[in-house]
Amino acid sequence: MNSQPNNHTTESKDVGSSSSNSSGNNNLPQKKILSDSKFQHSTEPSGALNQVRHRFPDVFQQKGGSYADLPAAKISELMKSSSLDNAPTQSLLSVVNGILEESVERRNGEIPPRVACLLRKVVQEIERRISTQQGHLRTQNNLFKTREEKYQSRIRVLEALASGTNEENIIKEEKSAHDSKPIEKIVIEEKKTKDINHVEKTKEDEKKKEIDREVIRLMKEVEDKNMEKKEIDKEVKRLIKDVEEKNMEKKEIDKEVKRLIKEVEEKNMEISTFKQELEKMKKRYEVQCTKIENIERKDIDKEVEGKNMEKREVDEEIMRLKKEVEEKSMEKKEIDKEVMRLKKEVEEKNVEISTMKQELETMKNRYEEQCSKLKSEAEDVELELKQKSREHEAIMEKLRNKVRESEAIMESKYQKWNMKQNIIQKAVSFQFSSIQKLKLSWESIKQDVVKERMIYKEECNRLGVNLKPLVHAAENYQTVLAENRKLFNELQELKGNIRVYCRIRPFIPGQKEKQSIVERIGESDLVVANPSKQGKEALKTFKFNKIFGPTSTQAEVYDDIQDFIRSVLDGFNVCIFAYGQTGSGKTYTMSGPNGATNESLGVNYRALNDLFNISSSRQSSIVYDIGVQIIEIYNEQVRDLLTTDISVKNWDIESLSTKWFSST
Ligand SMILES: Nc1ncnc2c1ncn2[C@@H]1O[C@H](COP(=O)(O)OP(=O)(O)OP(=O)(O)O)[C@@H](O)[C@H]1O
Repeated sequence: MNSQPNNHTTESKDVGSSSSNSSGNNNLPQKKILSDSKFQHSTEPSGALNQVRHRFPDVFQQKGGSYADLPAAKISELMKSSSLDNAPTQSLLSVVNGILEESVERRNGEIPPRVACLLRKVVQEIERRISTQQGHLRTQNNLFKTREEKYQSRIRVLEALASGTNEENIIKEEKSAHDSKPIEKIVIEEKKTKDINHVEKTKEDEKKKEIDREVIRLMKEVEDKNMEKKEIDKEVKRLIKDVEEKNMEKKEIDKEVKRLIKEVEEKNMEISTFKQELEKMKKRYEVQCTKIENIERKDIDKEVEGKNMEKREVDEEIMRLKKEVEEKSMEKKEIDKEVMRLKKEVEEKNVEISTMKQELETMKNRYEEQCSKLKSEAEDVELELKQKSREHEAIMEKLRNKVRESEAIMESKYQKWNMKQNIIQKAVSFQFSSIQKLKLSWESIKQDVVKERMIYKEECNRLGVNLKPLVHAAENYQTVLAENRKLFNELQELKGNIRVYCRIRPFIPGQKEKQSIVERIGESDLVVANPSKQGKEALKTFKFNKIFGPTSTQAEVYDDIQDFIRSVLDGFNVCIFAYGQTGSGKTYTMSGPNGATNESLGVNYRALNDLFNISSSRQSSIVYDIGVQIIEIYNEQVRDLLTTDISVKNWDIESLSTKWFSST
């Protein structure tokens, strides 16, 4: 029993390998078709295959539906040939079904070894097909993945195309940004842009068509995939139906086994009742025997004969009954034996059924797992395909929108260009007319200019005539000026080369008001009272060129000095200095107070202003060099406040007078 299935396993492997070889060396699509045909109960089998497929039902019918009666040679021939490999799965399942039914119903669970080998072979073939199907599903899954990658690469290409259209649009927009160009250039550029736009439009149309074609192809592929998926679903449903049928059969077998057990129990009950009846008859017979012994002898003699007759009859009856009992006991033993055998068989069958149940259960589980896996994979693939198609549609929609947008932009640009062209044409015509006008006005201006030039010439001639006395006068101007200067300075000398002015400052705000010693302020004399002396000596009169009272302004003081500044520029030496005790107002008069305004500026600033003003007014005739020197005289020490040379910083009074007067 053990060696046979092993041999058959080897054979089945050979058959499996030969089938895979016959299905075309690693040619995937051919393999797929062959394996599919096995599971799909092919409706159009080809010649040899068709013959092989019909062998199973033929064998079954020839032997009146009994696999057990098949000759060993035929079974081994079946197993050796490639008929198992080429038979449809439904036939293989029906063979398994038939063998199981036969063993349960007709042979009481007994399966002949040959049929068992056939059964194992068929089951192995079914298992092999399931594993092949699993492999195919994996290959299909890989195919789906490769296709998905292909789709993704196509999507990327489409996206690149879409982004390309965007960039082109951007470039077009950039191009359209150059508006301020000469008119001719603009017209040429416009033509060029139109041509480029036309070419780009045709390119875009081609791209659009290509994308449409691509989308249609992708849709077709998706439809094909859906069809394939539907076929797989059908196959899965069919397999589920098969499994359900097998389950039903198994349930029926269980029912049959239960019925057989019930029958055996009924037989046992019958045997026990028969035993009880036999016991009762034995007891009755013993009672009769005792009765016969107790009857009187008289009656015995009389009745002996009758009784003997009866006894003989009874003996005969007993013998018969004994015989019957023996027969019954023999029968019982046989029944017992039969019951034992049946029990044993039932147990064996139960074990077999339980193993088969387990096998079926595992097969069912595996099958269900595969089914669920296939379902989930198919659902995933469907979802992915749906997702892809949605994405494709979205991308297409986007592309369409972009194309529409770019068309709208192009249209608006075209309209703008047209408007600009019109405006430019109008501007050009307007400029032409204005140029014409300008030409005319230029002609008239030209004539005017010629006229003006003539007039100007005449004027120039007239001016030349008029200028002659003026030139003569200008020639005498310098002599007149020199005479004037001389007269002015002579006047100054007459006024006095050395002039002494007196200025009386007012009381400083916040200073305690005291009695002034100035008794009287005149034009040029001043009376000062000396309270410590009496009489004539109490009042003393001082004379000056002019006296400025406490209410006098800076401008009034400078007004008397201003003429000396003009003398400086005429080449005379002038010295202005202030003299007085501390706090008498020297700095105020010469420079002005801190933060001085135009009104409160002192003599120095005003003199410098005049120097520069007069020199600039005379610059056409005289060039002046103006220098500044600031010195400090303190304790008969003279210090140059502007020089950085330490060696010449300190002078004595003598060197000061030499330097001062030599430089001036
Ligand atoms: N004419 C004036 N009107 C109003 N204020 C004056 C006038 N003269 C002098 N002062 C004020 O008197 C004060 C003393 O004047 P200033 O400093 O000019 O005296 P000074 O003779 O230069 O003194 P020092 O010899 O100490 O330098 C100052 O506050 C100055 O503003």
